[in-house]
Amino acid sequence: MATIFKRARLLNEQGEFISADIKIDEGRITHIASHMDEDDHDEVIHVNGQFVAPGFIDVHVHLREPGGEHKETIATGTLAAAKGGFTTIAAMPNTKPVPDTKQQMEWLVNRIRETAHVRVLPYAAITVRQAGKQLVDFAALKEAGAFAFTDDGVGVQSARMMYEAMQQAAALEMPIVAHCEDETLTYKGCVHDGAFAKRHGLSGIPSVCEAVHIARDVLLAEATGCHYHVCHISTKQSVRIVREAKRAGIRVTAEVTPHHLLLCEEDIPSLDANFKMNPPLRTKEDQQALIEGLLDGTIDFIATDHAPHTEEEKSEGMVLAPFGIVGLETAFPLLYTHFVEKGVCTLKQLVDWLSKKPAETFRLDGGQLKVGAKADFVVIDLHTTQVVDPTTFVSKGKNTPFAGWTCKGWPTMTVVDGNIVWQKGRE
Ligand SMILES: NC(=O)N[C@@H](CC(=O)O)C(=O)O
Ligand SMILES: [Zn+2]
Ligand SMILES: [Zn+2]
Repeated sequence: MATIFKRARLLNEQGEFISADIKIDEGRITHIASHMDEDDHDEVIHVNGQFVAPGFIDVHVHLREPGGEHKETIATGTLAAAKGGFTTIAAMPNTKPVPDTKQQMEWLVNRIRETAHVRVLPYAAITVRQAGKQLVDFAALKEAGAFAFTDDGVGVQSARMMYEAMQQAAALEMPIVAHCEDETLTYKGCVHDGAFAKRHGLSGIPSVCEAVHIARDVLLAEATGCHYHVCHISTKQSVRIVREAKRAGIRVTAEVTPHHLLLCEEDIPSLDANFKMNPPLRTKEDQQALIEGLLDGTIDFIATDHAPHTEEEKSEGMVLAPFGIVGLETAFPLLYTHFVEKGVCTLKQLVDWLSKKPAETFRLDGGQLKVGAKADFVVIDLHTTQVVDPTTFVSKGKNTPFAGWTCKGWPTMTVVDGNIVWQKGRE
């Protein structure tokens, strides 16, 4: 049986709104036209002029399962993804245990199949237990279903380890995705080494802690031909290095988070650990450089780095609380309201950074709303205003610095493979 989504508003290639009906059958989009007559046996869903975008793709999500189920599970994290309009997410490997063997990856793939509400691409670790000492079996993990390799949560400290990881990944045509943090330069900091740290007598993480890893790694990527992807880029020096590396023809890509685009250290109101994440919120100048880098294509797309922690853990204060904030349920409304509505970027750019661009970067089948594509999309109400309220999150993590922000652009329905996986009012 086919389903017709009636009276959708879509963006065309030029970024203009068009009205269309969307027909889907057996999980694929089979027809898009300005008006479609329905057969008696078609199911009809009225979208009533709401915006319909390709399902969002987030390649940086912490689902915490196995081992951290008190913070999040594959079920709760993927429901949060669906509620945020994400139809594909990639799961970070800093779990207990780490997916660093074929057996562990097979367990994870199976657990995803049984419990996930959206598509989940599992990352494998680069090093055994993410301990940085011994490389994983890259071929076996690819074979078992790994999407790419990363030690996110920690940086790969040894240049030799990273060099050999890139050689192996390149031979398998797999990307290396990097959390860039030189542990000799963290100074046990909990925030950026800047004005906020100074004012509160806290030790700070300097910008070079990130940038020196990126500088090292683009040279290793050049030497090995590996596709090297930078996680959660946060400093202006990092943006400059990526820009120059791209100019030199090196296969480097980068992502930036909504929080690094929308906030800087000046916005931290108090010693509230909901403003503590790794990398930390940097300076206004860094924030501006990230926006410019995204606009000029140096930074390829947006990823949330959804990192749920419990309220108990987050109430331990700025020094002791774990790093990380949630992001799946607020990414689009925040960026729509504060970037699109304020003219920083267009709706087409924002949608591309959340769908087409990550798909292109990682050669995924998806990220576009067109005939023949998988029926993965999100229906969004661009007009109704709602305040960010963590108590309404379906994620177990309520740790957001955006509580109380007023936004438009809330998803109302998310479709994966032609199936409604989340719908407003039917939670
Ligand atoms: N970003 C964070 O602050 N925390 C992440 C780890 C990470 O992404 O490096 C986490 O797992 O909690
Ligand atoms: Zn990280
Ligand atoms: Zn992360």
